[in-house]
Order: sequence, then C-alpha cells, then structure tokens
Amino acid sequence: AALVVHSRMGSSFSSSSGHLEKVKEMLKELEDMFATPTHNLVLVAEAMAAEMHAGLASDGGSKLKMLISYVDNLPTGNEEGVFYALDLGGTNFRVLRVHLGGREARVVRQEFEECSIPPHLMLGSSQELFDFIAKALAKFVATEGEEGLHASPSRQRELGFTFSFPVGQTSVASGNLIKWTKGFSVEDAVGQDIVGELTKAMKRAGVDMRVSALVNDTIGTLAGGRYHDKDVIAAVILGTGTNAAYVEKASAIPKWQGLLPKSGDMVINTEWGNFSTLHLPFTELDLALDAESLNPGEQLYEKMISGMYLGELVRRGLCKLAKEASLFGDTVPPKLRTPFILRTPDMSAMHHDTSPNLDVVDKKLKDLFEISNTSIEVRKAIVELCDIVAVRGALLSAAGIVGIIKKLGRDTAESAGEKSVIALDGGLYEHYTKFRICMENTVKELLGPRVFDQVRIEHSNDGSGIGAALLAASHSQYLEVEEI
Ligand SMILES: Nc1ncnc2c1ncn2[C@@H]1O[C@H](COP(=O)(O)OP(=O)(O)O)[C@@H](O)[C@H]1O
Ligand SMILES: O=P(O)(O)OC[C@H]1O[C@@H](O)[C@H](O)[C@@H](O)[C@@H]1O
Repeated sequence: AALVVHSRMGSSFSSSSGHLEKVKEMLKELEDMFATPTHNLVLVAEAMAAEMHAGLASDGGSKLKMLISYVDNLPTGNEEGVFYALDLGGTNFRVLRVHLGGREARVVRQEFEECSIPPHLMLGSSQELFDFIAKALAKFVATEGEEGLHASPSRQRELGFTFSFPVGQTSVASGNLIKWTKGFSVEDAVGQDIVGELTKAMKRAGVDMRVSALVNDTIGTLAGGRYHDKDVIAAVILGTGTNAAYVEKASAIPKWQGLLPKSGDMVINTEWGNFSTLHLPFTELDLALDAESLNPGEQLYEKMISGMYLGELVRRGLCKLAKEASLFGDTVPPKLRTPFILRTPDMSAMHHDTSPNLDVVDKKLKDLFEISNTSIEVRKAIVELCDIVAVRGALLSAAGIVGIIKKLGRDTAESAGEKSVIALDGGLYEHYTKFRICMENTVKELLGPRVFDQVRIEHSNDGSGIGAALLAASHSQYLEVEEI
C-alpha cells in the first residue's frame, strides 16, 4: 500500500541540554508506541469489516453490536409538517423544532436550543436526567408560534429522539439501553426502554408529545445526509465519542428474524467504538486510561480516537515526560495529575499554534497547570506529543471508514461506478483541522486514487437533529392515517 504521508511536527524539536535529550528520546519512544504504519491500518480495516460480518451473523458474535435500527427507509424529501427533535449527545443536549415543507420547500424553518449537560446528571438517576430533558423540551415547546399550528393543525406534536448511546431497538420508536458510554453512568437506566423513560418524564413535565422515532445520532446523521445527497451510504460521528452507521442489505443480516423490509435495506448502528483487534497499537497510556475509566475493557477503539479521550491521552503523556524526563523540572506540576483537566479543544489549540514562540501553548500551560517560564523546546515537545496522539486517532478513524467501504464491497476498481458518500459529523471532526485532514488523506491513501474517486467524505453539519425530525416525520402516526 502507498506509504501514508501525514503531517508531523517531528524533527523541528531539537535538544539543547541533557534533560531535553531525555525528552527527545522519550518522545521517540512514544512515537514508536503510537505508530500505526500503513500495513497495520490495512489489517485494522480488514478486521473492522470482518467484525461487522460477525456482528450481523449473531447477537454477541462480535464486539461490534451491529444494532438493527428498524429504519428501513430513509427520508424521501417529501416529508411535511412541524416536528421536534431531542439530541442527547456525550457533551451537549439540543432541542429542535423543524418545519418541513416537502420536496420543494425542504426545511422551511429550523429553530434549536443547545445546552451542556450538567455533569452531575451524567452520574445521577434516570428520573433526574429525563426530567431535565423533558423540562427543557417543555420550555422550548412553549416558544412555538402560530406557524407551527398552521403547519400541523390540531395534531399531537411528534418527536424524533436522537440518543447517542447503544440501544437494543425493539422498534423504530422503542429500545432498551444496553450500556452507558463516554462520561455517563446512570445505573438505573440500563436495560430500561429509553422512550418509556422519556415519555414518563414528558408527562411529569406536562408535555403532550409522542416519540415517533428513537435513533442513534449516527442514524440521524445518515438520514440528514441522505436528505441532501442520495449517494450517502454511511455516517460517522467523531465527537465526544465515535460511531458509525450504514445502509446494509436486509438479506445480508443473518441474525435478522423479521420480515424483509419492502426497501430491502436496513440501517445498522455498528457501535464501532467498542471495536478491538490485536492490530490496534495499545500503549501503556491507553491501558492506564482504560483501567481508570467508567467502563474498563469497553469502547477501546473509541478511547484511542474520540474527543473525550484525546486530550486525556496527551495529559497522561505529559505526566510520563514530567516524571521520567523532567519535562517541567524536578517535580511533576500537581495539576497535571488531574484526569481530564486537558480537554481535546485545549489540545487542538496547542497543536494548531503557529506563533513563533508557541504563545498558545504557553497560555494553556499557565491556565490549566499553572506552569510558566517554559522554554521553546519544551513547548515544541508538547506540540509534538499532541501530533503523535492526534495522528494515531486520525489514522485509526480512516481505517474504520475503509473497513465499512470494504464491508460494502466498494473498495475495488470493479465498484468504481457507484458513488459512496460518507456523511461525517461531530465536534472533533468539525473543529480539529489537522485531525480531519490527516484522516481524509489516509482514507485516500488506503483506497488508492481510482477507488477514492468514487468515495466522498462530506461534513453533514448537525445532520442528526434534522435527521431525527425527518425520521419522526416518516414514521408519523398521521402518515398511516393519510395512506389509508
Ligand atoms: N475546537 C475543538 N477541537 C477539538 N475537539 C473539539 C473542539 N471542540 C469540540 N471538540 C470535541 O467535540 C466534542 C463535542 O462533540 P459534539 O458532536 O459537538 O457533541 P456531542 O459529542 O455531545 O454529540 C467535545 O467533547 C470535544 O472533544
Ligand atoms: O455524538 P457523541 O456524543 O460523540 O456520540 C458518538 C457515539 O458515542 C459512543 O460512545 C456511543 O456508544 C454511540 O452510540 C454514539 O453514536
């Protein structure tokens, strides 16, 4: 395979004294530990495709749950009316109102409110979490003006619920929470029907609304992406967590016991964050992060790639350099030991610092760790560490995407006729430029130019919100009535 060429700050860092010599040596060790050469990426991609097959063959057949979404037809573009969407992600929570105007008008109007999820609710009770969501929804519904009433007169409002956690769907509008991921651990919600929990909370909050679709955010993004581009076949989220969904042939799902859908398609939520293979470059930093996480042994691929964890991996690398190479002098600055104090946005800001004296790095060190008077060489070492961690995440994300393309048999010159569009979203993808560029370049390197010509990676901004509203519309209770 072609040599993967990716941006590396690399050799700009030179040593001027003994301790810097040790820092440089250790950075080289870390670079070797994090290395994912091309032949490795090819094996990771092949392992992803194989695990996808295994996960479709039987429940428990793979670390990839390959969850059936019961979404067997994606939006047509004809959807009309006012629909609501709730989008519960790993960091943010949004309520949306979308006025759909059908094929011509498309999205007539979209309003939304976003807020960060109070951290204590991520570790509290199910009722506290869902009451918070329902109360925010009640407040937002109250702002609906005349327009909404005209668009959907005397109808019970309907809602698409985007829920960014693994759910064992029992229908398109019901499903039981399998486990929490990222920073959530609301124990009494595990195993519960998420729609049931929300419906009870909406009643308590006086909201008269029906949940007509419960979808993972990757499915919402896929639906939102397909709404604008018929060639969208998969969606990937690189946000607080990471995941992918794609359109599978219903006949290629041995574990599917239901009737084959008319469309012949079934959207699958791969839950690829839980992917694992021997070909992943596990380092001591990954093992320690996993052991001390809320979900040890779970989501190992996600913990190497996604926004919740990249900054934490850099922090752990800095601790190692401080302890073993005296990066910041004879002691380890106390704040450096605080888990998750270095968030990925901070890492990204340092990584993208183009100032001659790396002033952004200097400011972050002061603001976050109360570390000052660092030399330019130390700051360059920190940027180099950010690059090592980010590049590995980008390379592994690219290998995952190529794995899906392989699973769909679209990685060969024979399939060159078919366009394959991958809808991408998530705050990490959207804001971490070096990560995004490295990932996209790597997909191209791994597929080769001919096949890559038929593959497009598109940013589907906020696809999951619109997508959830579209899926609510296409599964509306009123739709059946009209059809009859
Ligand atoms: N400037 C940034 N640089 C790098 N990563 C970022 C930046 N801003 C946000 N992120 C990452 O994106 C994540 C938020 O992703 P987003 O998709 O917006 O929300 P959610 O994960 O809740 O769906 C954050 O957890 C953070 O890790
Ligand atoms: O949008 P977020 O919060 O980054 O979530 C991305 C993924 O995060 C993973 O942890 C969840 O298991 C997935 O279901 C989800 O799609």
